[in-house]
Amino acid sequence: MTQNLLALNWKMNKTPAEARAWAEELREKLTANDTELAVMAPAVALASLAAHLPPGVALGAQDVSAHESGAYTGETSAAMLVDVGAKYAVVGHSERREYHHETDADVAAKAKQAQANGLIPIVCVGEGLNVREQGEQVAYTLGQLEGSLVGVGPEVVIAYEPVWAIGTGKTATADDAEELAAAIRDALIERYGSDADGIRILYGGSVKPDNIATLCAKPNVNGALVGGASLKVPDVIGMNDALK
Ligand SMILES: O=C(CO)COP(=O)(O)O
Repeated sequence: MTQNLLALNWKMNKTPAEARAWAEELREKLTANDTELAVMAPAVALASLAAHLPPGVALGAQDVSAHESGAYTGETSAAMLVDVGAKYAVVGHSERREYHHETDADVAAKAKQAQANGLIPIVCVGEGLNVREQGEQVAYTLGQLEGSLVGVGPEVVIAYEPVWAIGTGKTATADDAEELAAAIRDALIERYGSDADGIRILYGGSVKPDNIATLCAKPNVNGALVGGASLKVPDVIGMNDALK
């Protein structure tokens, strides 16, 4: 069976000092289980987390440059993230697509660069409210997926995050999440053949301790990408325990 991944996306929250306090509280309270836990932290907090996270908890970044190195002011390279201990990098989050105008081609370039340096990209896709209201969510999301995986190998995680469910308290039903996760799985099988079986597909959008188990019980949902509920350790423990 595929191991669930509980990926915590802090977004632009927590200073390095706050990250350290969170990691120390997690270390006190976490009981490890079969779920893989990973923290997607602001780049400046990664070193502090690497030193203080409980053993076995993975680190990730929220973005990565599409370039190897050089004159790209403000960007962080995949090699830098690996050096500080990151295993994952989120790419193509809807907030990057919206506020930084990232295209599917940009997302694919970042995912390729991550893989070239041994980082596992978590590629985010998902439709907005208009698309959902028109019933076009499958075609739209698969189109985004295809464009975001050009040249990208199977060492990847996919996060289905319907934009209308992010930070709104509106969670997709487990059946909605499974509809898209199953469609994504079929597209991955077409692209990667049997290598697609082990690719984890996460659901994201208002995931909390009281809804995570139902969402992740679906056959093609292999974990969650969590924003708001990732900031407080008791919520993280609640979600991790719910996946036991
Ligand atoms: O965007 C998300 C995770 O990447 C979801 O955020 P929320 O869990 O706050 O809805």
